[in-house]
Amino acid sequence: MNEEAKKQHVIELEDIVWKRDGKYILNSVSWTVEKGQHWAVLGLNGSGKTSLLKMITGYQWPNGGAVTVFGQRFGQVNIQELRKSIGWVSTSLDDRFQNRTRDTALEIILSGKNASVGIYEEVTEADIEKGRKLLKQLGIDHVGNQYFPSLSQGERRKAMIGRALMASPELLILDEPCNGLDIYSKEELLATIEEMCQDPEGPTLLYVTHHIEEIVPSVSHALLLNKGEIVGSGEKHAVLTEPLLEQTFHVPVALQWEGERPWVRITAKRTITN
Ligand SMILES: Nc1ncnc2c1ncn2[C@@H]1O[C@H](COP(=O)(O)OP(=O)(O)OP(=O)(O)O)[C@@H](O)[C@H]1O
Repeated sequence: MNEEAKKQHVIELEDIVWKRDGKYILNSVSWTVEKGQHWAVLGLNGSGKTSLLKMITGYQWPNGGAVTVFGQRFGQVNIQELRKSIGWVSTSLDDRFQNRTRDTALEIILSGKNASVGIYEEVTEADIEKGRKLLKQLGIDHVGNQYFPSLSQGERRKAMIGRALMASPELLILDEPCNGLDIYSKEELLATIEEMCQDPEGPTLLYVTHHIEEIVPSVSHALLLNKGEIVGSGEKHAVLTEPLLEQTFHVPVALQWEGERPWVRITAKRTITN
């Protein structure tokens, strides 16, 4: 593959191995994410999803293999700089912001400007305009002036996504964003995510979830992990199949597509061992 083609890759993992205490946490993981694709990452608890995300963001180094993000190979790149182009939204981060009792939703979003957890320094008129646009885009402009801890879980989650988008990331990782949301708030958030994915200027999305029905139509690809190994990787219709989902989740499932969204139900109380 020539260098120009490689640059089109948002992520390229080549034969990643990560071992801890004699146990493979990631084993022979090769994965390519290209510009224009949006991915769902699925796997049971402990299957290696977070470990994989840590490799991509440089918080963890593999024992073997190569990590290349935005065409830049780790080991030859300033990771701190590169991280500014990656937004990572997870519920554990929400909690870290719970004590920001004097920051409004808008201020929390603005604090994402420099893609750091620290407090923002300079905020320009253009930043405020962008922050307000994000509030609107995320459907939370009515709570823009409300203090962050007083927001509902759904509003908080959207504000945190807004915060990540404030830095205009090239890659956005949403780690179980619908956790703890009721059915209405969940669908509302998914609609916002779908809209974001349709924006050609928007970031490449990695959507980590345990719930297959959260995979919105614009998510084009899926990665299935089982015990640190890839069970399936590629276009979602080829990967989200009953046999591969059974290998991933160790339960027999029936899969149905409805309006480009996959739904699964468990078909029997039988555990599939793998
Ligand atoms: N630093 C570490 N040292 C030892 N073991 C680790 C370390 N980090 C992760 N693990 C182990 O690696 C496995 C994969 O963990 P990981 O957090 O990547 O899973 P996950 O798919 O994100 O799970 P969940 O869905 O529960 O968040 C687990 O068994 C975990 O205990």
